[in-house]
Amino acid sequence: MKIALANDHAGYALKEEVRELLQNEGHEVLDFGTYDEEACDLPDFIYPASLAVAEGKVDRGIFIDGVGYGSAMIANKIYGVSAAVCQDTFCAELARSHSNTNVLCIGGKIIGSALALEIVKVWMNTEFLSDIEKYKRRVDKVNDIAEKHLKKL
Ligand SMILES: O=C(CO)[C@H](O)[C@H](O)COP(=O)(O)O
Repeated sequence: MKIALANDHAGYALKEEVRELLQNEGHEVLDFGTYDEEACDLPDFIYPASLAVAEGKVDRGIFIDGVGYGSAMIANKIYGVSAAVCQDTFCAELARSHSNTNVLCIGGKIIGSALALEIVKVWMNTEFLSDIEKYKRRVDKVNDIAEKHLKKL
């Protein structure tokens, strides 16, 4: 898959590890920055990466900041993006299998890199259970809300 990575200063170190994992597993990475640990403003990097997901320039996004929720707040404002913050592998599995998210947000300051990389692996390798009616129905309802309230690109 083609994956957009984006991060702020607090997520930079973990982003580098996630990039290595993804590339080792054969994925193509598009890195939207930031590219070091100098303090920056998260929206400057998460917004363009979210647009790349929404416009189909990448298959999915993985966004990393200090705790994860700032990235998810930004990403979920964009039509076509569905982002979850995950702090464990169970959450990562359901974020794909039940909720069909296309963006994973993780906090580089709250989980160790070994767990973070497990979360990435599970999220990358779990399919949406679209043939289970209740999950499809719920995701359709979320998408209906986006249709009503988010601006289409
Ligand atoms: O976790 C975050 C947002 O969800 C940010 O990484 C965090 O707010 C950055 O804070 P600071 O500029 O004090 O390092």
